[in-house]
Amino acid sequence: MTIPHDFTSQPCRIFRQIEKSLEKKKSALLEQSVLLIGPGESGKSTVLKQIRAMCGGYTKHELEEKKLLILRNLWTFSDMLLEYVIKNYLDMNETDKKKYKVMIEELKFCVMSGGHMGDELAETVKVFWLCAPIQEAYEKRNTYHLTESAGYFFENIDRIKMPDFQPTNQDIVRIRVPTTGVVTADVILKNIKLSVIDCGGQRQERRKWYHYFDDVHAVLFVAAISEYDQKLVEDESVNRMDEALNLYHIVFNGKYFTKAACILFLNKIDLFREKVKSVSIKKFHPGFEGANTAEDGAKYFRRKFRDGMHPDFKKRLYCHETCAISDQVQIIINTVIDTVVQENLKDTGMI
Ligand SMILES: Nc1nc2c(ncn2[C@@H]2O[C@H](COP(=O)(O)OP(=O)(O)OP(=O)(O)O)[C@@H](O)[C@H]2O)c(=O)[nH]1
Ligand SMILES: [Mg+2]
Repeated sequence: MTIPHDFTSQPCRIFRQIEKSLEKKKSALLEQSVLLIGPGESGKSTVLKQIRAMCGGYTKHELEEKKLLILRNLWTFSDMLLEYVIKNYLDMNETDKKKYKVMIEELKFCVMSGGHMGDELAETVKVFWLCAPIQEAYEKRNTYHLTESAGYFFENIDRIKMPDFQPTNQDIVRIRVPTTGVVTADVILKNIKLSVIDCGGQRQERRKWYHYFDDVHAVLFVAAISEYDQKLVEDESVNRMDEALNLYHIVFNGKYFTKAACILFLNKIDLFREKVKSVSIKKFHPGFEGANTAEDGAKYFRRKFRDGMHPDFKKRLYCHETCAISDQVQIIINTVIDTVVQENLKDTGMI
C-alpha cells in the first residue's frame, strides 16, 4: 500500500484511522486479566507475590510494610502456640507461661509501634520456639490451623531482629495474611499489561468472586494438594480437599469461563511430598486405592479434578503441580502467561 503524501487528503485520513485502530487492537490484545480463585490458604496471594517479584519487586515503603507483617505473624503464631500448650495441658511451668505471655505482649507492642525487636526479646522468642511443649504444639499445627510458615519465621529470628532487616522474596512469600475482599494488581510482564485479580478464598469471601466471572481472559484455580487431611478454618466438619473439589466443580461446570483459559495449580506439592510419608491418603479419601506415595496421590487427585467435567473443558484445562513459595514457580507462571496469550489470540482469530 502506498502512503499518500498529502496528509490531509481523504485516503490519508482513512489510512491513519486504519493504522490507529490496528494499534488500538494490538494494545488491547496485550491487556490480559487473570482471576485467582480457590479455597482459603491454598496459595493464591503467594502466586500474586511471585508475579510481583517477576516484575521488579517492591518499593521501600512496601518492604517496610512487609517487615511489620512478619512481626505481626510472629506475634499471632506465638499466641496460637502458647494457647495450644495451655488448652491441652502440655508440660510448661507457670513461671514460663507468665514469661511467654509477657513476650507475646511485647511482640504485639513492637507491631503497634512499628519498631523492631531488639536482642533481649529476640532471645526470649528463640528459647520459646525451641522449648519442648512449643515444639510439640507445632507438630500438631494442622489441628488448629497454624500456618506452615510459622516455623520459617521462628528459625530466622536472628535476621529478622536486626534494625536494618530487609525482607527477601523468600520471607515475603512466607507471610500469611488472609485476603479479605478482592485485591487487584496491574503489572507489566513479558510485554503484557497483566491485571491480576486475587480473591479471598474463605467461604464468606466467595460472594465477591462472581462479579469477575464474565470479563477475565484466564482463571487460575489454586488448590492445596497437601491439605488432604485438614479441616476448613471456617467449618471444622469439612475436609479441605473435598471443599476444593466441590468448589472447582461448581465454578467450572457452570455457565462461566466458556472463553477464558482455565488453569489449575495443585499447590503446596513440597508439603504434600513430605506428608505422604506419614499420613494416609486413604484414611481421609476412602476412594484412593494406590500406594501412599506422592506420585500415586497426585495422580489420584488430578483425576478427581477431571472426573465429572465436560470433555471440552478437560481438553482446555492446563494443570500444574506447584510450590508457590519456590522461585521455580516463576517458570510455570511464565508458561501460563504464554498459554493465556496464545488461547486469547486463537479466540480473536489472530493465530
Ligand atoms: N510450603 C508451602 N507453603 C505455601 C505454598 N503456597 C503458599 N504457601 C503458604 O501458605 C500460606 C497461605 O498462602 P496464601 O497465598 O496467603 O493463601 P490464599 O489462597 O491467598 O488464602 P486466602 O487469602 O485466605 O484465600 C502462606 O503462609 C504461604 O507462605 C507452597 O507451595 N508451599
Ligand atoms: Mg489471599
